[in-house]
Amino acid sequence: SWGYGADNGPEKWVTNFPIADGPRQSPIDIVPGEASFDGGLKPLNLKYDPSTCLDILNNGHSFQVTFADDSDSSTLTDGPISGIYRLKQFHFHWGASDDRGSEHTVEGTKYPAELHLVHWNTKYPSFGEAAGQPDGLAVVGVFLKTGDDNPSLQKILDAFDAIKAKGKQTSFPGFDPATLLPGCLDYWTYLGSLTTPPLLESVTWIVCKEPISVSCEQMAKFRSLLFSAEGEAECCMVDNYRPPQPLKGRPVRASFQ
Ligand SMILES: O=C(Nc1cc(S(=O)(=O)[N+](=O)[O-])cc([N+](=O)[O-])c1O)Nc1c(F)c(F)c(F)c(F)c1F
Ligand SMILES: [Zn+2]
Repeated sequence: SWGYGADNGPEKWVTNFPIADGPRQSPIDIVPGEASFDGGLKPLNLKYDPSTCLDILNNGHSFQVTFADDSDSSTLTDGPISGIYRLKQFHFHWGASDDRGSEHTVEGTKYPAELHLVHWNTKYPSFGEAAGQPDGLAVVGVFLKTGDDNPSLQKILDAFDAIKAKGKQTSFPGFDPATLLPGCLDYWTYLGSLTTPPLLESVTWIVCKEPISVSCEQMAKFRSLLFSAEGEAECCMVDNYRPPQPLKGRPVRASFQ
């Protein structure tokens, strides 16, 4: 199935997922000078309840931390969206070295990693339903920049020994994803898609301007995970990012001047 290798990577996805060449694909290269400030954009309102944090899973293309989404305990409201979106999971994309790894880029600048907090619109009955709707999902993207050690990230990395191989999962209670957010929540926003198959064009992207820090040693820990399952030839989980896609005339708005 799909992956990030030469034979099954982003250049090949269009074969099984023709929407890969669609009109609102993600990620994109963000050019701040071409983004238009929109004074009507509200500040992001992220309210997360750590008690909704359930487990951490190696899903074979990243690792994800999954949340109970049967109530409005962990939500995204305001910002560019209307209504209430519930947090479903967060995951990361990263590179084999610090010079690449993010999916969105800023005037061509690649960061070593990018965090995605995936939320779904509660006007639909479930995540799966929402994922098929043009206003179904809202993903908050946060860049990671090498620098100081990140204590909040370290809690996640300390769980990695239990999820090294594809399909491994372990309980991960009480984590507060708000501790992964930058101090300033200025953002760019545009209409796009999932960046992994099924590449559904259902995402309102909200990309924070300010990165969070990660140390080089912590980046090395990301690269200790495996794409492969136990018993298979070991394949390091690195470069699990899709490159920027054509903007095709879409507006990119900024919440800041
Ligand atoms: O749940 C999904 N989560 C997800 C999204 C992205 S993403 O990079 O595309 N993203 O949106 O941030 C990356 C990862 N990841 O772990 O790397 C993910 O696990 N994707 C997804 C799916 F798998 C389906 F089979 C499906 F039917 C559907 F509607 C979906 F939306
Ligand atoms: Zn993602």
